Amino acid sequence: MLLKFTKMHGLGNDFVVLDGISQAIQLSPEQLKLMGDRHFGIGCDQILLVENPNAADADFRYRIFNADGGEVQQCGNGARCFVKFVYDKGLTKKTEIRVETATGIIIPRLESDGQVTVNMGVPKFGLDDIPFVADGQKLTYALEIENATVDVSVLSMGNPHAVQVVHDVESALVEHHGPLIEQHVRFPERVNAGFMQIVGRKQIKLRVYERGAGETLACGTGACAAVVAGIARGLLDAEVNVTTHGGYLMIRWAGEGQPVFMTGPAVTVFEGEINV
Ligand SMILES: N[C@@H](CCC[C@H](N)C(=O)O)C(=O)O
Repeated sequence: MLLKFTKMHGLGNDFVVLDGISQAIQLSPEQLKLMGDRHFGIGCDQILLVENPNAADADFRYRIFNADGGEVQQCGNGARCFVKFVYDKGLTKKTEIRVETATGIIIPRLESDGQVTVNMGVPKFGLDDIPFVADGQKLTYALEIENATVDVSVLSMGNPHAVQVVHDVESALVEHHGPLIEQHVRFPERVNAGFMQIVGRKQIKLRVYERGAGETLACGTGACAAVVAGIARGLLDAEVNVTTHGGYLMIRWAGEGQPVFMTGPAVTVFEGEINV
């Protein structure tokens, strides 16, 4: 099957974006994995599929696959690329769209300066929402990994996140502890592991070991989750600059029951065709 694709990125978190409206797309996990492979395929952290929506109140359906071929619920950097893709391809004339994901509607908006703001929905802390195994809901949980115990905030931005505060993000044990947290038995659907350094009440530095992709240059939902966790713990203000290895994002959250807003760039790199 010959497929047209667009290579995009948000802060170096890179995507293969497929238009599933103009072309019929049915891909097995093996084909998706091959596309994501940086040596034998195109190479990316996630594959994003644009489809017609099922819900009457949505403009598009957004499906997300990690580089390991698994389908997941949400991708923040991808959401910014999604609205740029459908607008640039002429699939819509709207600059603000309603997008159906596996865990609800998100609303990305193209700004006049080329940045994209996304209403990422309301974060959830319920153990079943994540899912996470614990005796009861708390602000932080002690998680045992190998010979260490780390305190993590656990929440869902549509997808699951475990965020810990570290003294220095550069020396944090991301490569070693990341996979142990990602696959910890208390996360039945695995988890994205965030390592957040608090620089001040309005700025954090963040690295994320992503479920199904490993450490990425940036993670949009990870940035939302880290800021929400920091605000919930009284460590951060309502608007925070998140510095990642790929650049920075602005995250806003007004507190419990409110949606999270993320602002950052979306970049098209090149167009191509692949036989899968
Ligand atoms: N890079 C993304 C998150 C992609 C999905 C994640 N790895 C998961 O498995 O939940 C982002 O920008 O949010």
